[in-house]
Amino acid sequence: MVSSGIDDDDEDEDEVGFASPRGRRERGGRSSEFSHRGRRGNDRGGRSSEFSHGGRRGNDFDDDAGFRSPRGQRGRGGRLANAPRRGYDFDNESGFRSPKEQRGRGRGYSDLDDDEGGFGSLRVRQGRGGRMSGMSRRGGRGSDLDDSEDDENDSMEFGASSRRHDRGRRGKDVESFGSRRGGRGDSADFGDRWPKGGKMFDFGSSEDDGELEEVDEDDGPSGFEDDLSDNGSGEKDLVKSPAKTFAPFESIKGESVDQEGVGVVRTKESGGGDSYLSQTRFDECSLSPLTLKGVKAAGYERMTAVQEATLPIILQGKDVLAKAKTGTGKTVAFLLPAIEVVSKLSPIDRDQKRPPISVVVVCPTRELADQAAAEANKLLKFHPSIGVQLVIGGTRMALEQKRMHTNPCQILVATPGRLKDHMENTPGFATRLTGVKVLILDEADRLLDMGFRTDIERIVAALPKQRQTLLFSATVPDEVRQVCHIAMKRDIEFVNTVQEGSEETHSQVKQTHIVSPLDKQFSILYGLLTDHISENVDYKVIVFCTTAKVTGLVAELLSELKLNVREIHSRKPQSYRTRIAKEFKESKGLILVSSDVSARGVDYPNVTLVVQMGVPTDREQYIHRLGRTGRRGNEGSGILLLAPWEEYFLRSIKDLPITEATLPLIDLDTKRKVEKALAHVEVKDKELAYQAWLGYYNSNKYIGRDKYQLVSLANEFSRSLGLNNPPAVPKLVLRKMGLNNIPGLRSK
Ligand SMILES: Nc1ncnc2c1ncn2[C@@H]1O[C@H](COP(=O)(O)OP(=O)(O)OP(=O)(O)O)[C@@H](O)[C@H]1O
Repeated sequence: MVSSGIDDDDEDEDEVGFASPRGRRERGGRSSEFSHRGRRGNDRGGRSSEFSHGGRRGNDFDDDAGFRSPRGQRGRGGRLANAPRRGYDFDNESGFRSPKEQRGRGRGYSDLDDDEGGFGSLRVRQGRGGRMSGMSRRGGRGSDLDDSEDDENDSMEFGASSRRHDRGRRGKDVESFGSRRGGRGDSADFGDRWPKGGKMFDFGSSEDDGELEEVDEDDGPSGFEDDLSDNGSGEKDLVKSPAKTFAPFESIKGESVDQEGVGVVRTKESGGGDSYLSQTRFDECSLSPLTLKGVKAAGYERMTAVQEATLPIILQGKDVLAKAKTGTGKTVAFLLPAIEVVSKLSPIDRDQKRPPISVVVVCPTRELADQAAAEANKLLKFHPSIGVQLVIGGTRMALEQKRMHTNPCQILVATPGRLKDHMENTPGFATRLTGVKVLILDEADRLLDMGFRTDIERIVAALPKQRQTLLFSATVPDEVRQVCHIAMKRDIEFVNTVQEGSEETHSQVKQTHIVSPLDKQFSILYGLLTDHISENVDYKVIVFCTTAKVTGLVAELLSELKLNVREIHSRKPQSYRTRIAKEFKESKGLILVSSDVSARGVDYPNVTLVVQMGVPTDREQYIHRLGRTGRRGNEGSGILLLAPWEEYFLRSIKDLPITEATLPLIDLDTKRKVEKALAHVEVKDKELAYQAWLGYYNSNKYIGRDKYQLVSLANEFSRSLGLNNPPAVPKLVLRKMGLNNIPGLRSK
């Protein structure tokens, strides 16, 4: 039984107007030229699209300043972002720290797990086909970031920063304006609330959710260093195949451990594609009959690669760090063995009215937590005495407390902030946590990122040391491996089902990027969408934007253009978000304009196209956003729309099969329509989007380092919105952004 815990107690929904009567959509006559790297030339009646690989690159930011690590950025923002809360000093001019330094810091955090000495070996397994692959060393790519959820505060928002946290509410860390991810440096997230006066300024980090204490996905600038340091040395290695599909994978404990003590295992080249399901059936493994019945009822017969690779190891009780591509069934992979643990507990533990909580699943966003709880519920169909409870921000705590009190709750699915809140404020809750046998961190790299790390450390500290810990994600940067000991034993199994030599994205998802000046981007977006709609009756598109306010603006614009649009971001009340997520899940013929609240984990079936407008916070975020399409082996496409000065980002994804398209031609009719629609967008929304935009790029280490240039680009953005003058920004906000006295900005 699952309690969703999502109530309708949120504030009013300020939905951006959908479907205004204005802005009739007229097609025809538009001629755009897209030639997909020569791969595909569209020639659809009346409209011809041709994409070609342009080679043009004008990266203003690609200078010798090099690629700093996100931490470096944070450092810059040090004044703005208040890192002390995490005990980190990110103010490092050089930005990029050596792994050693990082490790050093990481160790500082390891005290939660101090019963295990040193960095034990990291066993690495290759999931699929038994090849054990190590991590492809992508060196210090910045971790990816999240946002903090929190929309319950209708504060001023200056850019979406999804990583806000509500410290003020509990009277701690009130002064914290730092982004939760101290380390990332990209998004200057100034916290959720002002220490005084209760206003919350969101300075434009990418996401937006600022909910009380939790944080969702959000963005930060890309962390390139890694890619650069990922020299593709192509270290290959000895990986042994499992004897039989379901046999435990051989590990190579201790092999190829790097000087930092973190296992670095190299893999042999292997072919292999992207097949979604393995040959192994669930009934071939040692799941209990009731769990198997649940699996069958859920419609699952054969295992996916990650399920096949991890299940036997997890059932042995080992700590596992698992990496598998997006949409390949990681949720079931960690839930099934967790359910087995609960079902094997003695009846006294299992059946008493308020048994201890045995499994805690932590997810970075509310939507994801909701989804994981729903999946658990499905799988528990034939385990009536095992209950799942969901605790997430944006809902009434009292209701959650009541549900946990009156209903079985052996499995708890939570977002970090709300979980912490219950630990601190729900009587008896901490005691119930002492029964935890399994801790699961979904989107583990996100949760171990600086934005969430303190919360995770506190949560881990409240759990018994004798437990099993499972970390899952589609992306596992080296940094995460280096800090995974925060939550895990030193001796863990790393299961990597992303084959060495294959990309972290799905081969059946076609990826292109378009580089265009800002003043053309709305027209290009409109053209891309109308093209896609005309080609796909059952289209289902997600357009990712950099911040919540920009998301709102784009949704409003597309609605004016008479497209069928919904929007979702952290500035929306949870009840609204839940409703929109459900609608999008079930619908066809719909465009979801989203901040990074939808970037990770959310399983919207049959998404046909993902558009990313503006630079993602980092490589991981790009991969996760793209992963909303091409799930379960389906096909899909992804388009990244960048301004010329954002092209630097392409270097961080240069190993992915993304091709460049030339700038599509925009016909006069489209241009006029978009201009007309823009004229109907509320000026207030444009002003807020401008501020958010400024905040987001200000905290981007590449773009934000030259404030004069930043202001000039922001004003370009303002013009692209049809504004004659850049909007005035509150003085306090400018000061917090470190932008006071920069010529070209107007203050109020
Ligand atoms: N064995 C299976 N057979 C068929 N479908 C499955 C199986 N396991 C999971 N699925 C389905 O695959 C879809 C994707 O699963 P899930 O959302 O867990 O992917 P994921 O790997 O966690 O993705 P992401 O990295 O984006 O979080 C879901 O709709 C789920 O129901």
